[in-house]
Amino acid sequence: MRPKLVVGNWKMNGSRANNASLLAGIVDGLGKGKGKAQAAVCVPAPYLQQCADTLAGSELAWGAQDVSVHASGAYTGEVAASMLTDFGCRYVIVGHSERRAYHGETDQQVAQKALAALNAGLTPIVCVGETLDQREAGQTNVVVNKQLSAVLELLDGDAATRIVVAYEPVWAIGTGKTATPAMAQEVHAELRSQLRARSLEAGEKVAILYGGSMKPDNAAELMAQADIDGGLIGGAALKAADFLAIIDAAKAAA
Ligand SMILES: O=C[C@H](O)COP(=O)(O)O
Repeated sequence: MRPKLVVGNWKMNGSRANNASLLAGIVDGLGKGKGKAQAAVCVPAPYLQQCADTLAGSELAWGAQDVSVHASGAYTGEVAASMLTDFGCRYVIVGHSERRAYHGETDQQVAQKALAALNAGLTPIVCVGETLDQREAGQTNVVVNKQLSAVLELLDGDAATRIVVAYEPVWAIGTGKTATPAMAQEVHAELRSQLRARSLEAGEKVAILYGGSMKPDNAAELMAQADIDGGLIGGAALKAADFLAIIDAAKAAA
C-alpha cells in the first residue's frame, strides 16, 4: 500500500506574518489525531528560508512550485534545483497547468524540469490534466498520457519510480467544480497503467495525487479510490483547519 501524501500548493499567496501562523497551525495539528499521512507545502521561493527555519525537524516537508531546466548560469529570474535543495526542499511542482497556460511550458520543458529536480535529489510533482474542451472532445486520456510520456521518456533506469504525479483537471482548479471520485479514479487508473507499462516498480511505487477543488468535504471520498494516493491542494491549503482536515481524510483512507 502506498503512503498517502497531501501537498499544499500556496501558489502566489502569503506574507511572512501569515505564513508564520499558517505553518504553526499545520505543524501543531499534524501531531494530533490517529493514522499516518505525509504532508508538505510548496511555497513561493522567497519563503523557502522561512520554511527551513520553522519546519526543520517537524513532520511537514516543504518544496517549491517551479524549477529551472538549467543547473546554473545566465538565466535571470530562474531558480536552480540545487538552490532548492540548499533550502531543504524535498519537493518541487513541475508542469502545473498555470505554468503551462501562462508561461507556455511545453511537455518537453516539463520533462526537463522533472529531470533537473531528480538530478538534484528532489522529488518532482509532475502535474498533468486536460482542459474542459479536451474532456468534452473525449481526449482526456490522450492528453494526460502524452504529458506523462514526455517525462517518462526522459528518465533513465529507476528514476521513474522517484516521481510523484498529480492529476489536475484544468476545469476543476479553483472553480469549485471537482471531478467526481469515479471520474478521477478512471484517469488515475489510466496513469497507473502507463506507469506500470514503464516498470512494475513504477506502477507500484509512484503516488498519484488528485488536485482541483479538493476540500474537507470531498477529500475522503476522493482518497478512498484505489489509485488516488493523496491530494495537491490549492485554496484549501491556505487555512490550517481545512488543510488539516484533508490530511485527516488521507490518514483515514491510508
Ligand atoms: O495545485 C493545486 C491545484 O491547482 C488545485 O487548486 P484548488 O485546490 O484551488 O482548486
